[in-house]
Amino acid sequence: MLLDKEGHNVTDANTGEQALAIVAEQHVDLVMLDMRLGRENGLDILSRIRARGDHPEIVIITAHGEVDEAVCAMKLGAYDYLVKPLAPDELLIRVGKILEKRAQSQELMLLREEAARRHEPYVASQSEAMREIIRRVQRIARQDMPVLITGETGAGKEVIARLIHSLSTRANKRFVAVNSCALTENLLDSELFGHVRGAFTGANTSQPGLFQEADGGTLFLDEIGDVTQSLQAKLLRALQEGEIRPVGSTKVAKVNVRVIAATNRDLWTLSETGEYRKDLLFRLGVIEIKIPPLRQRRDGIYALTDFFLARQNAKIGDEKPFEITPRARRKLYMYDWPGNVRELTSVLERSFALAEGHVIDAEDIIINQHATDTYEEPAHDMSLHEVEVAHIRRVLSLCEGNQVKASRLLGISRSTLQRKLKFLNGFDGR
Ligand SMILES: Nc1ncnc2c1ncn2[C@@H]1O[C@H](COP(=O)(O)OP(=O)(O)OP(=O)(O)O)[C@@H](O)[C@H]1O
Repeated sequence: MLLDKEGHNVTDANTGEQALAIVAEQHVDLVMLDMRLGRENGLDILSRIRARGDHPEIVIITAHGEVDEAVCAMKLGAYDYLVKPLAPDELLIRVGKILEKRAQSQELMLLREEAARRHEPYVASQSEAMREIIRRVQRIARQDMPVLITGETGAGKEVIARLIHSLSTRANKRFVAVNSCALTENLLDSELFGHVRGAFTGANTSQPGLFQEADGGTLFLDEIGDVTQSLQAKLLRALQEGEIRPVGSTKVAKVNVRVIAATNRDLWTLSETGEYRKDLLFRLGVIEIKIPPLRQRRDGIYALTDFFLARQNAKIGDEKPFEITPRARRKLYMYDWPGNVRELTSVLERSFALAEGHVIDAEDIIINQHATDTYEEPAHDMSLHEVEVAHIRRVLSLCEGNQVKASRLLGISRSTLQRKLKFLNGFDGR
């Protein structure tokens, strides 16, 4: 009644199911969620509301002495909590603040729609660190200068580079991405700057490079820390003079390209030891954006989980949507994610693929923590049979011994897996 009197449009729900139906049908900015809803658990309702792509903010209403539960709810993505009995003034002030903040985030929503319109990835930004990065991106996107994005592998450097491009004045021109360490020096040289006919064996025709392809637009150079000194010199020239020289050519060509470079190495330290050209670094790093690893912005783990969950649910259409239990979320939250967002996506994708129902619980979250360090290089060339044995063992241990999951991952039926296991146990006595 109080909120109604203040001019808010209030709808009430007596059960969690009712609340979910309202959130599904109407535009809701804020849910005030009581932790005790008859037999239903407020935390479950919270997770289910948060699983929606465009979910409302959630404030938990909790009884005195249940603050622990409220804190848990905050970890699951609730915005705030209020302890009963509610003081009218406090309620109004807090609700006012939340709605104000939500209005500000409309700006971010616009950004997201903008990205969708251009078929760019939406950047899930609910961690404070990511929000700050997006605010910076908004400020610098239209300044036509190079940008250096640093951060660990999988942290989202390319996502940010694409966002900068889509908000820049070059948005309707091309965004060309190149991974510098995937190519040898010579190939990278001709890939970037092009080559003329006869420049090297096999160069039967002249070929423009990626700088020319990106003319008018943005060139994203990933792993820029790994390029050789001679390429560094060429890059410097391209940045400084807007000029490139195709391999084998005596002439230079003008290009108008904004370079966004990314690295997971500390180029400033490398430049101290002379491994990296300082002048190039000064050019590239006028605007530097540092993306912290996921473990240093843990609040983002929930936001990204919700984002990928909503994306998965959108993909499956009318089927029963996936849910992720609070236990599973805690497991995701506790892990350190050395492979950052990329690792989180693949762990979630694996869980969606292997879960037996539509509810993902902690056991369905298989984190491949030891995969790399338990892999042993075989001492000899293995026979096909030995490869199969080793692979089945690996997948089984990845699935913590669960044969149903392992058989799905292996793409065979459970009975085939069991038959193979029988044979395999006989084969080496284990
Ligand atoms: N904020 C985010 N919102 C949505 N998806 C993200 C976000 N950050 C990263 N991703 C996803 O995580 C994966 C890795 O991101 P990206 O390729 O941008 O990382 P990177 O830092 O460029 O990695 P590398 O250094 O290995 O090239 C991609 O699938 C990307 O879509």
